[in-house]
Amino acid sequence: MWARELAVSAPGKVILHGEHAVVLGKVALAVALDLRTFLRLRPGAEGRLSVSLPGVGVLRSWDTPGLWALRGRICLNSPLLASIADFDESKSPSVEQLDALREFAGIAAGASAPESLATLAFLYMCLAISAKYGDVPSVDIVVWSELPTGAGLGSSAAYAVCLAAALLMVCGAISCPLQEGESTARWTEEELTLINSWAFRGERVIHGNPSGVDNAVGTWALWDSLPPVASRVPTLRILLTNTKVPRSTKVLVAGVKEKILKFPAIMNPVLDSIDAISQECQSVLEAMPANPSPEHYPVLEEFFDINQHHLNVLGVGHPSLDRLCQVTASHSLHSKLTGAGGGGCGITLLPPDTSPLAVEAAKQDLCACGFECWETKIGAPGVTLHSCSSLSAQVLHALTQS
Ligand SMILES: Nc1ncnc2c1ncn2[C@@H]1O[C@H](COP(=O)(O)OP(=O)(O)OP(=O)(O)O)[C@@H](O)[C@H]1O
Ligand SMILES: C[C@@](O)(CCO)CC(=O)[O-]
Ligand SMILES: [Mg+2]
Repeated sequence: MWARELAVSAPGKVILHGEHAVVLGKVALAVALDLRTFLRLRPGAEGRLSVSLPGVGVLRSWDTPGLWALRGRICLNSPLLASIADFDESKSPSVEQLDALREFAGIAAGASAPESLATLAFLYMCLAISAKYGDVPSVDIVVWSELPTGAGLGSSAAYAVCLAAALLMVCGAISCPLQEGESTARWTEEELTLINSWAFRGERVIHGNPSGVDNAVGTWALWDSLPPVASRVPTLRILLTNTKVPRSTKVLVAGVKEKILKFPAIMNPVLDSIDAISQECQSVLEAMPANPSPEHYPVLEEFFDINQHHLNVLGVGHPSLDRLCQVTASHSLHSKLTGAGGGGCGITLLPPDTSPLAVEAAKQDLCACGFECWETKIGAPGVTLHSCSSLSAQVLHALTQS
């Protein structure tokens, strides 16, 4: 039985360099964004598990005996499916497991709509975590996000990190670190490692073949291979633009893989060059003083331009992103896509000597294209547990209306 009402949040991310290449083991520069996904957890009706995902239009509720019976059937009927009980965090969700869950939830085979993937990831994590750590108690879960869904800012990972933390906590696999009277708390390093590994499995349901960079940023706030950079990155000013062109990370990652298999001699050098950009960019950021002056920026701007061309070569560009780059170039600003590309978001570097008028004019031109843009603060805490009373009125309202 779960008796408390609490909230969990996790940040989205911005990738400066290394998207797609990181799936193939190259370096990525990624940092947390001050836009978050929030999950509210509260005791539910006895014997029921409910989930509301207003961002993707999901409102579902299941009898827990039915869910545990499904878990038993999956485990007993097929040796292929036995691994859901004999659980190991490093294993992928199997095709058979996902098919059984789809059938149970009434999701058509091959359905890749946001609501189908979000429901599938929820059911998968719920059953797999409960198989390993004990039944998920009767709770109502609501997940709402400040992040645009499917726009390159790590919304899938923030969702998976919140689910992993909440489900592991209600099953007793990790502690509930928030003492009465406290507003926020974080888990221990060991618990964060467990949250991250389960979030990665959730990402696999949504993405197919994720690198793990997005869920690591959602958990720890930095991509842990690059701790020195994160302390410097907050000094960069970035304009974030959402082209609002929908796309799927899963499809784009699969497309890049296909291209590399088709033209390895042509594509592998491109990936090596992206890797070199990430590493050179890291060196430049490390060499910058705490308050960088304008002369440090031209090289960062060139890296944006070169990488944007490379990402086009990988096949993850889009006319809307070309437009974004052209519009900002007309204001002498440099941009690249961020995340999986194919639409979604782009980032524009704002050197310290950029006049507020130029930023305002660029924003107006971008909005005139139908895009949405805002200046971002890069750098935010990783997965966090909150008392509901400490949430802002806007977040609380969004979580209680659902
Ligand atoms: N707030 C949310 N509630 C429920 N599901 C969500 C939410 N946000 C994202 N998702 C799930 O994540 C999917 C989008 O993931 P996808 O990886 O394609 O985009 P992204 O994570 O926003 O971008 P990127 O991976 O490039 O950073 C949606 O289809 C949905 O299944
Ligand atoms: C495109 C990609 O590199 C970043 C998506 O945010 C995919 C991944 O790392 O899993
Ligand atoms: Mg994603």
